[in-house]
Amino acid sequence: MTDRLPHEKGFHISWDQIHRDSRALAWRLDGHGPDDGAWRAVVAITRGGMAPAMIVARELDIRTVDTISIKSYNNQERTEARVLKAPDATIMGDGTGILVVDDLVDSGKTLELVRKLYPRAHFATVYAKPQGRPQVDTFITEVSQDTWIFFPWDMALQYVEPYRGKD
Ligand SMILES: O=P(O)(O)OC[C@H]1O[C@H](OP(=O)(O)OP(=O)(O)O)[C@H](O)[C@@H]1O
Ligand code: HPA
Ligand SMILES: [Mg+2]
Repeated sequence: MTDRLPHEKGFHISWDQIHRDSRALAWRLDGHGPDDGAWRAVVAITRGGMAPAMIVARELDIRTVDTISIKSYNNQERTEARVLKAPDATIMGDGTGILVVDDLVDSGKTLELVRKLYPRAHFATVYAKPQGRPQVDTFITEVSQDTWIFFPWDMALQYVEPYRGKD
């Protein structure tokens, strides 16, 4: 399987790690909304943005949460990004005071598409690769472009052979 990976490096994130990093993202965003510093709503980019968005909404006590469904990848292969489901138009407006959350920005194509729809929203991701950085307003950890990030929802605990194996 690993010989099929298009990237040299893998960055494996545990549930604990994404919880900590998403909390750090929330704390960084706290009080930085427009006007009084408050955010009107959190919008998760599905599916990867849903867990971080839930944690951000919980930390910042934001009860209005919606989703925008975008599909950009088939496994590790990038395809044309398209909107499968839009969020509530009355919540969104032009995006002012809306916190759009995703797990990561890679090429930036997903955020570019959402930005076109809601130019005044604030775009936050937990992880960022250099190519996508211009599309994200706030993020926590940067990884190199040739790193593939593995999220806990895509992994399972597995037995591994001891370093000193049978032969
Ligand atoms: O910056 P980009 O190159 O556009 O890539 C980043 C996007 O790709 C992944 O989503 P994906 O489309 O794989 O869907 P998923 O969240 O449902 O897994 C990831 O969760 C981001 O949303
Ligand atoms: O590095 C990545 N990991 C998981 N999903 C992704 N979608 C785009 N890039 C990535
Ligand atoms: Mg996604």
